[in-house]
Amino acid sequence: MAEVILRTENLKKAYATKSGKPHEAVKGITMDVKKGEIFGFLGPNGAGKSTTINMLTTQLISTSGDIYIDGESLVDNPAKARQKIGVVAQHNNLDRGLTARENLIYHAMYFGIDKDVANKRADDLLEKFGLTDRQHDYVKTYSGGMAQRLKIARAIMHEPEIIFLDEPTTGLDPAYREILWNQMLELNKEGTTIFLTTHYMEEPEQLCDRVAIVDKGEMQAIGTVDELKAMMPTNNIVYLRLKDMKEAYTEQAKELPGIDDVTIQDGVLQLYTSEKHPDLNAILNWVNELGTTLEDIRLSQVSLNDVFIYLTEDKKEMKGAE
Ligand SMILES: Nc1ncnc2c1ncn2[C@@H]1O[C@H](COP(=O)(O)OP(=O)(O)OP(=O)(O)O)[C@@H](O)[C@H]1O
Repeated sequence: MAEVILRTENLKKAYATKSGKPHEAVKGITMDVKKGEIFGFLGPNGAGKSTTINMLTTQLISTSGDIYIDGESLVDNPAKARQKIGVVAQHNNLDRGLTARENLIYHAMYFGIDKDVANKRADDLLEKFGLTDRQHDYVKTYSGGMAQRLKIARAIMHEPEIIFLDEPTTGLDPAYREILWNQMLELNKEGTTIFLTTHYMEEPEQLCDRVAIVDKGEMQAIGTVDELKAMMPTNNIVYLRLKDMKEAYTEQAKELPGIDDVTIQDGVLQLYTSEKHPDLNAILNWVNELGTTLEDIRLSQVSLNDVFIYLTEDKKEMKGAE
């Protein structure tokens, strides 16, 4: 069995509120992350991702439950846990009044790393992240992309076992997202476990060994992308964009041959079907009878994004329709 680098046991966080009734942001999350995995932690806005990642990285104290890093309780010994984890926060928390090199060296000093070793690592990381030429410039002169690279370099200066990335590619252009991902994959190949949150579903679909989907502070599902897809009632979805979309079309479309369920997402009708080759003619005939205009029709296999919608936003609607 693969070794576990991170374990949470019934992890909870309740924030104090003005009304006096605590707000339960995380309601008992239990999960294991294996050594060497790329693990995606996904959920809609307000699901409790940041609250969880802040507890996992010792930035926030949990209300109850425990976290184990490499078998040792983080709650009992946060300083020891910090040696094994690297953190890339969502916001730019670099020291803007220092140069890139100084940011790296001061980080290493905090972790008690020998000066010569720190200088050597800084040389290597600045080179690897394409920052050698600008290493003596103040971070306040850096572009967003350069700052993001430096944040990752800093997070791995003390050679952590696991690195936490909170939406690392948000706001980056697609070309730069790819570069960043290549760097993370290389890190992973060298043995570093990667734990990330992201809003882009195609990233975990392509790159994560396993993903967890959380909603309203609770774990909804955890597994490989294929395992999560297997939780869907069907394998294929026909997407229909009609002019003058009406709620009533949902019920009507459920009567079409081979259609198991129907939802509307962002004005697009989604017809769930287990058939590999659904009867598109029947669908087109039905649209004709409606007397409306077909603006777009597309058939595709269930994606991680569909699973995400099924397990979060649309769950009740689809369950109710069963
Ligand atoms: N400091 C706080 N005090 C009170 N409530 C908070 C605090 N921080 C977060 N919350 C609440 O806890 C819940 C979870 O928030 P959290 O930021 O963890 O979600 P998230 O999944 O990271 O969302 P997003 O994707 O929008 O960043 C939300 O309802 C939020 O309003």
